[in-house]
Amino acid sequence: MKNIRLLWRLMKGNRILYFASMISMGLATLFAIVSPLVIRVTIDSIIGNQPLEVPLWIARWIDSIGGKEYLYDNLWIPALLLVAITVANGVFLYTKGKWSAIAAEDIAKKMKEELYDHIQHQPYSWHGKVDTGDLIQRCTSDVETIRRFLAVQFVEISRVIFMLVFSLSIMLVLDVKMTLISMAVVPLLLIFSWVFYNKVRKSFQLADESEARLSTVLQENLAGVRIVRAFGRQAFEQDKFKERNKEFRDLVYHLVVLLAWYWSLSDILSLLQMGAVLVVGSYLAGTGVITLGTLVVFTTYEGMLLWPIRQLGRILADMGKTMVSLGRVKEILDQPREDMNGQGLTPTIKGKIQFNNVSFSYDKESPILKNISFTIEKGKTIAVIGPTGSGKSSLVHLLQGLYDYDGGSITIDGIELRDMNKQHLRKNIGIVLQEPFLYSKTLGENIGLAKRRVKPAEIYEAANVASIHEVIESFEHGYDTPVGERGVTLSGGQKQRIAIARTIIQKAPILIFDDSLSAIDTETDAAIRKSLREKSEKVTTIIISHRITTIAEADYIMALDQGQLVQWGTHEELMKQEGLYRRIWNIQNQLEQDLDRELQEGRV
Ligand SMILES: Nc1ncnc2c1ncn2[C@@H]1O[C@H](COP(=O)(O)OP(=O)(O)OP(=O)(O)O)[C@@H](O)[C@H]1O
Repeated sequence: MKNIRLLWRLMKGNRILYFASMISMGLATLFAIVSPLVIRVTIDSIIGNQPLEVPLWIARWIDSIGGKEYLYDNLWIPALLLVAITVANGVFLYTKGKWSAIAAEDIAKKMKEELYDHIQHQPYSWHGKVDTGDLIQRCTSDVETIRRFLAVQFVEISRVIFMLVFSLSIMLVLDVKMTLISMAVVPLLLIFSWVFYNKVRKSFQLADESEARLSTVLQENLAGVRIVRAFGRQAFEQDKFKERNKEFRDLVYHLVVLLAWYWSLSDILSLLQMGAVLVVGSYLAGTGVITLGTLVVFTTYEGMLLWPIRQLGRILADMGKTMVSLGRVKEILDQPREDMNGQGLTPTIKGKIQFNNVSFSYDKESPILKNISFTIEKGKTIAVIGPTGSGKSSLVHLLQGLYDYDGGSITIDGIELRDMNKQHLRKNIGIVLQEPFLYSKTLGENIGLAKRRVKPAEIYEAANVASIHEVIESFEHGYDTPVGERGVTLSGGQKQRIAIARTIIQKAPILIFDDSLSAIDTETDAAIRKSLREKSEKVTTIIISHRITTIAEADYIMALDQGQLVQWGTHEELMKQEGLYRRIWNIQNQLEQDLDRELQEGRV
């Protein structure tokens, strides 16, 4: 029922078109129903000698042109009438198809837009949980299933209803006994299709879920192709794909078998029904109980009726599939949105950050950050150091408002983070990730991404600060060089520098480098930080890094270990203390000295 409500809502703006389409369907059915009646009158009353059984206005018209005899001499008139009726039927079938298709396309478009918009506004934590393959399937195949249903089958249901109402009322007037015989299997066919519909719904859902699993395997494999190659996992991945593919094939096969059973059994039922009408009808016509024309009407109606009733099974099956798809779409639309544009403060951010006794866990069970407290004054640079898994990135996630903290308080310029508008917050925090994502656009477009109406000069300046300008200029098409499949393949360090340039353009008062200088050599790293300091003195900067030379230059250093802040101070202060920082410094220094010695001795 909730799915139907969703469908009704989605149909908004197209309901009139659908209504018009149904009226067309009704008119087309009416014309289809009328043509056997014209044949009946022609056989029984014009060629035969039965009295004319037509509405008064038609009888008057026939009289005015010269009566039955005139029509007998001019049989082309009823023939032309039949052609005209068929043309009218065709015209209305056309408008029905056209209007329902336009409406369905529009609904599908709106649905995709709504889904896309909703996905864009989901919290980061939701994206971490969902399966990308499944999500893509919901936005493509499920929407397509709904579109197909709306374009074709939705209006077909009205055809069955119109057909039943029109033909039944005429048949009952013509002969009650024959009507009962003609309708004998109809309830059976309806029950049969209903049972089938329920059975098939589950199978369709299983097949859909299996298809989603298949696309996930494919998607993961393509996204992680380097890992697959590097670890020689091709055979394993192939087996996994084969297994999922087989599972999908088996489920579809099961569906096909079910469908084949349905169609053959309903074929048998329908043919038995047609046979019964022919046998009984011929006997009754032979004994003069019904006229030849009436027999023609019954056999034609039977053919017309059984087809849509059997189609009803198909429509119901598709309706089952559509309901499943609607449910899957609804699951996404029902997810509460992250309130990006809603309430929340939008202060001018200067950049003083305070953590006060902050604790956080992803699952509300195992704590990832424990009682973290520190203050970063506006414009200062702090470096975060700590073993892998110590919670460095999680700290940044909290600052960006991607997750909510469990306890304590985080403030920026004294304002609680929770009370701030998330979109505003993220606009004011520029972040560069370790593995930045570059779009399939040109290098220039990738850099200018974060700002509307960005000037080329700004792009060049940002690229200069990020020490990537010369590299870009060395490409044949410079800033117009596309990235990706048909463009350049950049090194990890070059990608990081493009991402740094992209973040600089944002001119945010807070900058975060989440291990994003890792693939850049020490000298370029130092050059970038130097120009950053010159360009953006007042920017509060947080640098997560494993490189001790980068960290040492920060105003303050924070050492995290197992979610706890274990050290805080300047390089000089921390070097005087026994602890994590000095240990890491010593190890990295020792390594560098060894390397220098080996270089001097010419061993490297
Ligand atoms: N989305 C998530 N859901 C659940 N747990 C997570 C999630 N992200 C990280 N974790 C867990 O939180 C802990 C801290 O991870 P985090 O990424 O913050 O560490 P890190 O110090 O940045 O590590 P690294 O230096 O390796 O990047 C880890 O134990 C990790 O397994």
